[in-house]
Amino acid sequence: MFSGSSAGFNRALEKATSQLLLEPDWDSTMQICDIIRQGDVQPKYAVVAMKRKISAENPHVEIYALQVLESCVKNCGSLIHEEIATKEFMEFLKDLLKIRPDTVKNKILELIQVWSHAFRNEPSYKVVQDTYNLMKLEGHTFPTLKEADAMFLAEKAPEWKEGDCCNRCRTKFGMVNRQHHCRNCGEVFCGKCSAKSSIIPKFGIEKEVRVCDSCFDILNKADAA
Ligand SMILES: O=P(O)(O)O[C@@H]1[C@H](O)[C@H](OP(=O)(O)O)[C@@H](O)[C@H](O)[C@H]1O
Repeated sequence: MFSGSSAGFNRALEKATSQLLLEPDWDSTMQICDIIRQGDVQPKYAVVAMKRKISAENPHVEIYALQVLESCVKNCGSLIHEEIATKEFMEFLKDLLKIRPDTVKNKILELIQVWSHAFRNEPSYKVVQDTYNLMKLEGHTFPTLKEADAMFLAEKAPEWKEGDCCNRCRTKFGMVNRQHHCRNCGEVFCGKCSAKSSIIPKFGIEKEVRVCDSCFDILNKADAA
């Protein structure tokens, strides 16, 4: 059931973590987030594949893989949170800290710190905060929280809602009238009511993604004024 889409996921992950990249491949990164959110690939499968890249023994590949994981945590909600907020995953990252170069170490410390703050009110993800506190006691020095991450701590991408008709014009979905999701509000829309796209800086989405008409107006009201 996931075979076709896991091929798409694997292709996008290869592109987003290529050692030839000179900067993040946001298109492939956002494609990975979409594939996960649409349920086209199991979150567990996705995280195992990202773990392989994070421990690829090539610092460039590892940094890009950590950035892909960072985007998935920001944009795929509990699907991914449940996979990384575990003792096993935290131990995986801590073990990497011991053997990886500073660039990779600093990215890992940055992520554990951001996630610890982001999950501060989520009891089921307490292991992240416990790991962060333990590492501070062990003497790890964490980087200062980046502005963008501080924004992320306030705003998390909404879970995608389900529905049998467009949230805006109420037309029913079917073989012809396909459903789509707005990446800003997470609601479900027909193609006509979600034909526009926009970046969503508060979710760390730096490339244009599908949004509904009303979210487009909200996100771009400064330009519209
Ligand atoms: O076209 P379909 O086979 O119905 O698949 C839909 C597309 O993948 C939509 O992606 P999009 O929002 O990027 O269009 C997604 O939002 C829907 O949940 C899926 O049902």
